[in-house]
Amino acid sequence: MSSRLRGRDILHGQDDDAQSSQAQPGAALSPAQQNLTRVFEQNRHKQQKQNGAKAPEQAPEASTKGKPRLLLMGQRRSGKSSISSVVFHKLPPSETLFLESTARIQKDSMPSFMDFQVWDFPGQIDIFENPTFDIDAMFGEIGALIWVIDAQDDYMEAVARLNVTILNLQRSYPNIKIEVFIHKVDGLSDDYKLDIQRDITIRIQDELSDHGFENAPVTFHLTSIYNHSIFEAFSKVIQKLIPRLGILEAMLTNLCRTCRFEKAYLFDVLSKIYIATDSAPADMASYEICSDYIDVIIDVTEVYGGWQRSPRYRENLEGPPWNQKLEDQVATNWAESCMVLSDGNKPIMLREVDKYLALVAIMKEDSYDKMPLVNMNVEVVVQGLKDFFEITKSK
Ligand SMILES: Nc1nc2c(ncn2[C@@H]2O[C@H](COP(=O)(O)OP(=O)(O)OP(=O)(O)O)[C@@H](O)[C@H]2O)c(=O)[nH]1
Repeated sequence: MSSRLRGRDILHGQDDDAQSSQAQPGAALSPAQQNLTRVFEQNRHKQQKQNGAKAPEQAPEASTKGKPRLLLMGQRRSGKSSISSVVFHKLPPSETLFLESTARIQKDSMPSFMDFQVWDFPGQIDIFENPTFDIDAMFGEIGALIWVIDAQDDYMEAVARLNVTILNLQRSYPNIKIEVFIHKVDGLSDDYKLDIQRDITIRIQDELSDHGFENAPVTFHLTSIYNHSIFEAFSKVIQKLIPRLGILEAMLTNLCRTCRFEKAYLFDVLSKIYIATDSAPADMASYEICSDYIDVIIDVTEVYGGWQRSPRYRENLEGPPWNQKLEDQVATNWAESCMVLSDGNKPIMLREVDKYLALVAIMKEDSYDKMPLVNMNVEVVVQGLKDFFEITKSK
């Protein structure tokens, strides 16, 4: 996957890496940072203790250790490879028609804010029947199992296989999140979609409670690669893997209150999955516009992002009537990463956090007049977000 923001990465991202490798835990941390570190550590120890009995003896490979894993499973032709290609490789949905059937497990490492992996399983494989699979190595790391069901096909067999899988997992790995994507719902009426969802949910929950598992962590999503629902569903899945998500949400909620934003999202730029949002109810329309806006910025960046201004052109820009250095003429020092466009009367603002993340907010009409104040608040939150990921990273 090519990083479309790479031009900007080079401009703004290098320092982050250098800083992170030098950061000393506890050294020169603010009280808030120390507190977050302490709470995070406590939580991690607690989780380790809880998982202690179930944890596999065998240590996972060093290269994959600590990387959450998303396993895509389901029947043949249910749409697993299409989902992975559209969300993580930017394949246009219509081109998934030409994807070949997956013959072996496809493992993709996603360079992202949390470096997760996506494993795409061939539809015909039954991992519990096949003794060559090391189940411990597969499910030992934290992550989620995404089970894809084709809603346009007969789903009885898919549901039966899912039930067997959940029951097997519940016994050994009760903490693995199971996310059921009721997929290809494009073209189905709203009533029919809900009927299918209800039917599948009941079939799975009945089976689980028959076996004594009342509160298994199973969640259902209606998805399609032909609209934003697949990104929305992945956002929800990824959010469950983020430690201390509540802190991120609180930061964004506070930002919305102080800057009078209507909605703020923290996006993983490459996949356009949102990592967190403020506490106001999320609606598809606001997510769609923010996510489309990222595309606009990426396209503009591709054209102008890494563009070096010639000394003469720079002199013109900094000369009369402005008589100011270019950096001082813009709202922030990262002029190319912070732009404001007007949608109707609501400006949208994007601010790059680091090379993977961007903060996108829908502003209210009057908040545009207070741009310097808004920028100042955004700057503080961006710094807070960087600290958050610095502290919670690779622990
Ligand atoms: N209508 C519709 N078709 C979809 C959607 N997602 C995938 N498809 C189609 O479903 C077909 C099968 O998709 P694949 O991604 O190859 O399915 P798979 O689950 O990876 O199949 P195996 O590799 O055989 O296990 C393709 O023709 C896709 O275009 C969707 O959301 N809506």
